[in-house]
Amino acid sequence: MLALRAYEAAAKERLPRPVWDFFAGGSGTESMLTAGREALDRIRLRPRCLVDVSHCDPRTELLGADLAAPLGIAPMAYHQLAHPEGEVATARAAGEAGALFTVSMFASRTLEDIAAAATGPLWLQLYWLKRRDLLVDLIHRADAAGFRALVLTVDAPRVAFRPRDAANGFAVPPGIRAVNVAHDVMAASHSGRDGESAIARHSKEQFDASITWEDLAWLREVTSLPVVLKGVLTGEDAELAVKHGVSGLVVSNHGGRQLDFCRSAPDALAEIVDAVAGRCAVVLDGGIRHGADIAKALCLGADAVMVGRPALWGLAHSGAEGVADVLRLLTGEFEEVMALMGAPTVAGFERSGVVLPGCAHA
Ligand SMILES: Cc1cc2nc3c(=O)[nH]c(=O)nc-3n(C[C@H](O)[C@H](O)[C@H](O)COP(=O)(O)O)c2cc1C
Ligand SMILES: CC(C)CC(=O)C(=O)O
Repeated sequence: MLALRAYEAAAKERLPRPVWDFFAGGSGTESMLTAGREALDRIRLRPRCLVDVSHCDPRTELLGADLAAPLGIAPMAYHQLAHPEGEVATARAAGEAGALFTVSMFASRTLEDIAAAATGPLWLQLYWLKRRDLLVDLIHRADAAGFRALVLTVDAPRVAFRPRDAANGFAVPPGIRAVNVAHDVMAASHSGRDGESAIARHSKEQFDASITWEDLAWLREVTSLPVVLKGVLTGEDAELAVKHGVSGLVVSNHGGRQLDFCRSAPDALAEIVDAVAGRCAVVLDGGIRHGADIAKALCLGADAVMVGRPALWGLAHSGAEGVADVLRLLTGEFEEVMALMGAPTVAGFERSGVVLPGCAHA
């Protein structure tokens, strides 16, 4: 396997069609599946020459955690859809590769089993459930298991309409469950009404769509773990996030699965970095498929990136080994871009390292 796209093709071949569609699909017209990728492709690198790149060091630190490269795995539900070992295999692979792993609250393995397999940093992602007692329980378990931060996803007051899942009547197959949340608030393993996946229906029933900035104070009261907001796409919200004491932001459009016809995450990144002005960490996700994408994100001011689907492709192909290889490929490509860009350290990536579409020198 020489590039991520080989894992994509292999995963597509292996996975049952409805599972592939759940992984690959987007919301609405699916316009955002390509938009993020196109935005990254439009950004071009501006290399500097005659810099000593005899030793390039991709290591970095993110919210106190040492990483082998500015790279992590984005939260994704139900890894057992890709491989029987599920998130335990992903955690092992992330640890091996020195990458961050953000575990979805809808993980299919317990937080404790995942933590036992992990040798690298773990963050826990949360949707704000109406049942706050369940959130508190999860947060305390995560803290006890050694998770280092909470990631509150703020772009999904409900799961958006996703045509592929609706057409397939998608439901998580029996035997795979969101084992960290109580039975009565799990997505049913049957799709119910026509035209709505079990996951979309579940979110409308269980997610609290009424929360506002004021509710973050409650979250900060129940935990001392750093809070990261995922799905922020404007400078205004980045400013509010900092004012409300968050430790980090994930600039993301949820892999094209939430608001259709939205600005893409790479297009929003510079505005958010400027608004934050170093007051909290900034991570980019969506469409990261090559080491050069990591370099572009760093030039625009991100501290790190996360990959979503590529981790599931590796997992579907060959479990932990496949995920570790996906992470190794990306890190290897990034290290080469460092050398060819004349940026031997992560701190060496600056705004002047990219040409943005529409700029005078483009
Ligand atoms: C199958 C799948 C499940 C996902 N589940 C979650 C989730 O549980 N929580 C969340 O915040 N984001 C979830 N996401 C969004 C990812 O965290 C991430 O934003 C997105 O996948 C990044 O884009 P990429 O897949 O192009 O790398 C999911 C994405 C996919 C593809
Ligand atoms: C189970 C879903 C709520 C997970 C999700 O966020 C997604 O599918 O994008």
